[in-house]
Amino acid sequence: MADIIIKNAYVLTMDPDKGDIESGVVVIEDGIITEVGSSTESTAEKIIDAREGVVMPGLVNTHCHAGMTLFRGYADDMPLKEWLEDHIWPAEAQAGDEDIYGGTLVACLEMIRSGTTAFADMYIHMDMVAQAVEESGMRAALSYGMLDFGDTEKADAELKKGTEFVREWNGKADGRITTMYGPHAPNTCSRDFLIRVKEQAVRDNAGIHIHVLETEAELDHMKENFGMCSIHFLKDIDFWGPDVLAAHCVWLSDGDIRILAEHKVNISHNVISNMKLASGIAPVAKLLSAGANVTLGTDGCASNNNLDMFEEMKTAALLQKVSTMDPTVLPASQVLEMATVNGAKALSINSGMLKEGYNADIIIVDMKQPHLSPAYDIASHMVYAANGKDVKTTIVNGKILMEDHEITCLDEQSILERMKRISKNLVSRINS
Ligand SMILES: N[C@@H](CCSC[C@H]1O[C@@H](n2cnc3c(=O)[nH]cnc32)[C@H](O)[C@@H]1O)C(=O)O
Ligand SMILES: [Zn+2]
Repeated sequence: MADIIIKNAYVLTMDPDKGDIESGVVVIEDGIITEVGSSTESTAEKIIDAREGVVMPGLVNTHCHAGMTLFRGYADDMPLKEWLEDHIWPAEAQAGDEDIYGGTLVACLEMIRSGTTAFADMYIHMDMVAQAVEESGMRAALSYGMLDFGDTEKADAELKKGTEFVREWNGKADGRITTMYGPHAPNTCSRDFLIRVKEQAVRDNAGIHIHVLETEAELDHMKENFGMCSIHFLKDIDFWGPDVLAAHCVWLSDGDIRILAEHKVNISHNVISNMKLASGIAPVAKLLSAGANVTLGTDGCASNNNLDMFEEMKTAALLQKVSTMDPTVLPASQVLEMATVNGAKALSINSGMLKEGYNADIIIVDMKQPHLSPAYDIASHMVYAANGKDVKTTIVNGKILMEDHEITCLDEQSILERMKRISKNLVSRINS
């Protein structure tokens, strides 16, 4: 007896061996997809009739600071350096466990509602982030964000905290939580610190999540201090590999692109954050044609300002077309891969496809709506017409977290009430 059968759906499998199934079924048992096809002999505890719906893999957000929902709209319309140093960092210094716990729960609600089933996070108070993820039912690759600014005492303290977190939480929440090392960026972490982090990550068989070349200022800083850009600098210390998830990668030369592709680095393209902070336009079309694993991320809510991965997909497709003056780059099918298959690969999770043996991380999109009619090409609609509000059901690890737009895993009202209270108190502490 299976747990759930989803039937009468248009099944967007993202599996090259199976393609799309006009009217199909997906069978789920013990958190795993056991059947994908046009019919099944199985029976199940629960049947979901997904008539007029698209069933597809949940979206994977490969770069986030989930707790930054606390700072949504807190500091807009300024460049990264001012934003981070004059507003965000002083504000974060006032944030406590309860603030980050509450902010992360709001982020989980927002992601579940908009079809994200897994995300990669790099933040602070990570025990609270992990606790919120455990309660939400979501899947996440979590890292404590570390920076030392060349201060060896801070380096030791940060690496200790990062290591404790990696070892404490990896595999928790029924395997939904994995952990990574999170050195903030090449211009905020010293060379020695980055070498130590890489050694520790190899020792723990853990991935590394890092910001790279988001701004031209970082490129200038690295050239002035090391006579080379971040990509060559990190290559020099044997940093690169398929265990690395590099967010942004905006200011790249063609040689940098080749290095990233050759070392099978996972890249998280954060198009809306890059546009909002006027950081630049990442050479995504070139990275993809060089064979790099390019994925999509939202960054935090203070530089987006939401976590809607459907918006991220559409914006990524459109910006590359206009910036290259080539409407054929980043076709819908490729952008969908970035947000599912590629994202799952970057986080080393067995999701991103509706395929037997894969995690049952699945969303159902309601197609019975004017802006999704008619439905000639489903992939096109998912990228160019749909948005996060069209997701009506979200399943992670075979558990229904939202059904027909009703959140079933968390008490949404109390989470939103808590956010009102903690954000008010936080801002008054910041301003006192
Ligand atoms: N342990 C560190 C905290 C690092 S967490 C990750 C950091 O990345 C910051 N962050 C958020 N968005 C961005 C971005 O777009 N670029 C660079 N840093 C960001 C975020 O505000 C947070 O301070 C410390 O002592 O400050
Ligand atoms: Zn970031």
